[in-house]
Amino acid sequence: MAGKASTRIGVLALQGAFREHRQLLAALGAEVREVRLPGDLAGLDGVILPGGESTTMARLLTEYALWEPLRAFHAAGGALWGTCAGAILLAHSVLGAPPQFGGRQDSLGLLDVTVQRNAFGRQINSFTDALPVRGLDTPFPAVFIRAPAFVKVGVGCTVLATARDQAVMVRQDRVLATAFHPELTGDTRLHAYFLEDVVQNKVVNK
Ligand SMILES: NC(=O)CC[C@H](N)C(=O)O
Repeated sequence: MAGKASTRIGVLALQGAFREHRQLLAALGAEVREVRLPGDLAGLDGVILPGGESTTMARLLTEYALWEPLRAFHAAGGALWGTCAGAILLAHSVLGAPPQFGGRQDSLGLLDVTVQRNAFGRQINSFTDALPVRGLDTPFPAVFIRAPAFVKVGVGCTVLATARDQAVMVRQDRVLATAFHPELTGDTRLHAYFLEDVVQNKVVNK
């Protein structure tokens, strides 16, 4: 397939589960680069913001001066995919920020959702679900680790999966967000979806 082998994807590598994303993207033939500095974004078609700890990642985005370059990357047509903590970073508003942050935390504001951190309760911090995802023939093995949920979804967003009555996968044009970790099971279907549909900005079938 033309384009696929030459698709250049960056994985934000400040903290969290970025190596697993690298491996799956490379297995699909994408050219992968770790992103730590604004200059690392040059020439990329898409960027993945991995899971980890969103408060720590937000602090590092400030330290490495990456907030505005990431917004500019999106404005210039770049695709973004946030997984778990990365999805929190993409949201317009974040609920459940720690009290020492005054209950609020910074986000990129590129996805018209309100995200609730740790939405699935303390007692069930982690679980795996055979998750039906729109567009996939069989359920996706989704790993939820202290996962957020998209509790308000704007009209421009399409919900692609729900778990326990909560939206857990949402797309708005070139921005994709999953509350779970799609990089931990070796299933490449969502990475393929990012490369083939989101990066190419193919329309979501309503
Ligand atoms: N697995 C994860 O990325 C967890 C996200 C974490 N609970 C946060 O709010 O940042």
